[in-house]
Amino acid sequence: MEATNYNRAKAVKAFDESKMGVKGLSDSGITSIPPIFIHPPQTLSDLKSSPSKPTDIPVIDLSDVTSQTHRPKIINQIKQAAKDWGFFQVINHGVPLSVLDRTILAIQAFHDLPHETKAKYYKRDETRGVMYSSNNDLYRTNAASWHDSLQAWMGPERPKVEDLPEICREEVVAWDFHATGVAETVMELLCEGLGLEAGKFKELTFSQRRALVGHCYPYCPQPDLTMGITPHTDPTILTVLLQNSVPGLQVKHGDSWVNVNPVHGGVIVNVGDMLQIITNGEYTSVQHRVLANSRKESRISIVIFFNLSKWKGDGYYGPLPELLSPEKPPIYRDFTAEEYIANFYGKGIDTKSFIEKVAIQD
Ligand SMILES: O=C(O)CCC(=O)C(=O)O
Ligand SMILES: [Fe+2]
Repeated sequence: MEATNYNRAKAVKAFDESKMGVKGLSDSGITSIPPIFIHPPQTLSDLKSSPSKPTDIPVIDLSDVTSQTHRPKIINQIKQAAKDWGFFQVINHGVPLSVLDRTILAIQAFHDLPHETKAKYYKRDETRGVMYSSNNDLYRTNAASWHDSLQAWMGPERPKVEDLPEICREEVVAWDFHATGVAETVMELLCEGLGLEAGKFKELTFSQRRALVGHCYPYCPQPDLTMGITPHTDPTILTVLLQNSVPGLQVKHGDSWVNVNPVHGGVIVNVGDMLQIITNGEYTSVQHRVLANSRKESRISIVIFFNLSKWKGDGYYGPLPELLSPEKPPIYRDFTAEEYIANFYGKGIDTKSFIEKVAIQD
C-alpha cells in the first residue's frame, strides 16, 4: 500500500507541475485516463445504478415577478422548489440571452487556450485573486475529477479587473453583475416565502462576497471510471449556475439522481448549506454531481457562489431568530464564521457536510 500511495502522490505532483490541466490531457489525445483520476468502485457502481429519469428540476418563470397578481404564485413555486428539490431553473429572468451565450463562449474560449498560455493562472492559493485549475480534490481526496476551473473571488475590491484573463474579462464582469441581480430577485422571493421581509437576506449581505468559477469538463475517454465532480452540497448561501448544452449535472432527489437538462436561456439556482441552516431547515441544500463528459464538445458551466459576509454582529451564525418558535425550535446550533471557514477550506469535496456537524442531535 505504501508504494501505491507514494506513486500516487508522485503522479499527482507531476500532473500538477505540468500545469496541463485536464483539458490539456484530453487535448493530447490520450485514450485511457491516468490512474489518479480513477474513482473507487463504490462511487462508480452508483453511476450505473442511476436510470435516466424523465423528471427534471422545477422550471420557474419570472416574467411576471413584479405583478402583484402573479407574485404570490411565483413565491409559492420558488418556496416549494427550494424545499422539495433545493434546485430549480429560472427563465424569463430579464438577463438577455446574448449575455448568457457570450459568457459561456468566453469561458469556453479561456479553456480552449493552449495550456502553456493558461499556465500563468495555474496556482493553488485558494484564498485570493484569480486562479485556474483548482482541481481541489487532486490533493484532498483519493481520486481527482475530470474537470478544470477558472476561479475568481469577486466582491469589494477584488479581483482587479486586469487580473482576469483578457479573453473573458468583460464577460466575467458582466455575468457577475447580471447573476447577482438574478440572485437578489430569487432571494427576495425566498424571503417572502418564509414570511420575512423581502430584503432580509440582502441586509445580511449575502451578495457581497462571491466566487465565480468557470468549469470545463472536457471529453473523457473513459467516463465510466471517473467523475466530472463528485457528489457534494455547496457550502454557500445560494449558488447561481449557467451551463452550455452539454448534459452531465445531476441532482439527488429522494433516492435517485435526476438529470438537470440544459434549457437554453435558463439559469439554475440552488440552495447552499448556509441557507438550509439559517432557515432552520425550511430550504434544502441537496447533493449534486457531474458525470464525466463522454461527448467531444466540452461541457461548460459558470457557477457563482454567494456567501454571507455579515451577521447579527455578535460573530455567530445559526438559524434566524425570526424563524424560531416553541413549535419550531432550532435544529442547528450556532457557530462562528471561523468554524465555518475552517470547514470550507479544510474538507475534501466529498467529506461530511457542515450541516451534519452543526445539527442538534435529539
Ligand atoms: O458544473 C456544474 O454543473 C456543477 C458545479 C458544481 O456543483 C460546483 O462547482 O459546486
Ligand atoms: Fe456544487
